[in-house]
Amino acid sequence: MPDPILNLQGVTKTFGGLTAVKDVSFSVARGEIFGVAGPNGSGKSTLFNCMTGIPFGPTRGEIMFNGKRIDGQRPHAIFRAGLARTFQKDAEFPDLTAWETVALGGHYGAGLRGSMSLDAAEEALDLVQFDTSRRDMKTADLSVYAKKQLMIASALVARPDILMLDEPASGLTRPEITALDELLIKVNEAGVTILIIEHVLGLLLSVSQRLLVLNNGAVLTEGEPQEVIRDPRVVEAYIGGAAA
Ligand SMILES: Nc1ncnc2c1ncn2[C@@H]1O[C@H](COP(=O)(O)OP(=O)(O)OP(=O)(O)O)[C@@H](O)[C@H]1O
Repeated sequence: MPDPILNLQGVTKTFGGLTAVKDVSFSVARGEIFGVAGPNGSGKSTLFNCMTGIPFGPTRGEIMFNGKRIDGQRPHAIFRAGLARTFQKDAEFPDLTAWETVALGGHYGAGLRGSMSLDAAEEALDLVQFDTSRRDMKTADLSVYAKKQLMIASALVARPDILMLDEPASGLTRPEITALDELLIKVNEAGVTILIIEHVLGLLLSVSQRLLVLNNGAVLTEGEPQEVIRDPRVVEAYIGGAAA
């Protein structure tokens, strides 16, 4: 792949005697939506952790982002370089308004000061189509879907080149998943490369242009999503995982 935005070579993460991510290598093209699948415990979140440095980098391997090596860099440096992520659990500040939550991310996370942080917050909330009449509501009073929008906006406030989403559809209803699908396409069309971990296969297959499947920490296969998902080894990994 010429000029990938992200390139991983031999990324490995061990916890004592457990190898959670094993010698993982892949590239992500600028502007694509790249899906990451795999059964529970296959290493997906650990892989995201290694890339963002939150809370740790890889034990071994090399991660190149925008042509620069980022493994071993501090999480805030990686974030400010343009690689932002969301987490499985919504990190909300219940007493802050939606607007304040995103502006705070701009101030502390992205290092934006004064009106720059406010402008970036507005831009991020607009990009996730966050209802303008709810921007002054306290985070605790927002719907599950609005909290998801807020989580994505808080990552987008740094105007990242790559947005990494860890199971964004969890807890959403079917119509909300459809709305999220449309939202991700809009964010991508605005020029943001997306990496997405998702157990809701309908969403993952709908948005991803390529799909990587992990099993027991290693890459099982990678390619065109509809082909990958029919691969007997992928079916077996999921059935084996479900049976375990
Ligand atoms: N901080 C940690 N310390 C020890 N083991 C860990 C740590 N984080 C993850 N693991 C282990 O690494 C393996 C991979 O976990 P990980 O959470 O990355 O899987 P996953 O594919 O994201 O799973 P899920 O789909 O359930 O979120 C698991 O065996 C897990 O218990």
